[in-house]
Amino acid sequence: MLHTASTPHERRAALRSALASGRLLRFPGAFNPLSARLIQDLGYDGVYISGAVVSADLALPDIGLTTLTEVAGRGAQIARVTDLPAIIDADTGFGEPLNAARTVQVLEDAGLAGCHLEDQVNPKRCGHLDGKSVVPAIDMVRRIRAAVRARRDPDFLICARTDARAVEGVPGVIERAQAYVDAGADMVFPEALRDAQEFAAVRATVDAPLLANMTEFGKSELLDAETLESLGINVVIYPVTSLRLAMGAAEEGLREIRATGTQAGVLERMQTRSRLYDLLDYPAYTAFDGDVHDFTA
Ligand SMILES: C[C@](O)(C(=O)O)[C@H](CC(=O)O)C(=O)O
Ligand SMILES: [Mg+2]
Repeated sequence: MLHTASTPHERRAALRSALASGRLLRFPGAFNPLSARLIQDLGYDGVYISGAVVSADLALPDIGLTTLTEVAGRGAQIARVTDLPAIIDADTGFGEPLNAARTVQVLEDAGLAGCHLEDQVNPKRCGHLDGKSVVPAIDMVRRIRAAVRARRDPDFLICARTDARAVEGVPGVIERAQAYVDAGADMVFPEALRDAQEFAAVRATVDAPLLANMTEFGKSELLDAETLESLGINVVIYPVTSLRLAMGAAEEGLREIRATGTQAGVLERMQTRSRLYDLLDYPAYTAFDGDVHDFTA
């Protein structure tokens, strides 16, 4: 009720040991705190907080318009309602290496388990858009070093994302990934690889946990969990999936209500009041004070 049972440090330590297990950890994107509760209830390993979703939620494109304050604010709202570790998208770190250092501390304070920083130029853009540019590898190495030095909890996970696939091909991804691991990154996120062969090539040469981004309608083939695990991938994110599902269902239902003048035909597809109350943990509030909150269906 009201808060998590675990501390941020405990969630970070749990993520570290889960990563060491070698099994594939599944992190769907949570588009708000309530959806994070759903992800936890369904037995996933963690929640991902997507920059694309934070932007889309504000009806903005994912082109580096959101601020650290907005991103960290959403991260804090989500991290305080789930006992799953939450990994957040910190884009380019919001500026120079010193900004990346501050970003890491703000995200630690927000209760997150880790973040990823990417090697795109500022302003960044969605990794599945065309026309991306990356900074020289040495600039990203400085970004990572600053981030690693800034963290106060050694278990806060710093993941280096490289967007080099579109610019320098797989060899560029591999070279950069190795440099970022040497700079202290705990995990590597090779963005927008095309297929399983490309993931295998990166896996064979990079000595760190790997994150795969299975975002829909993008440049990567959608590989299933079994395939990703057999490739030796450690974390898979489904960053925008729950938002796409929710928005798809909302649009369909709202169209039908607009056309028919009633919700009668869409009730079956809705989350019920009791399922919502269950996720919100109404029973715990009722137990705390039955006079204030009670509900019988
Ligand atoms: C992972 C990502 O950075 C995100 O913000 O969720 C996006 C996802 C997407 O746009 O589908 C990305 O750049 O891949
Ligand atoms: Mg992003």
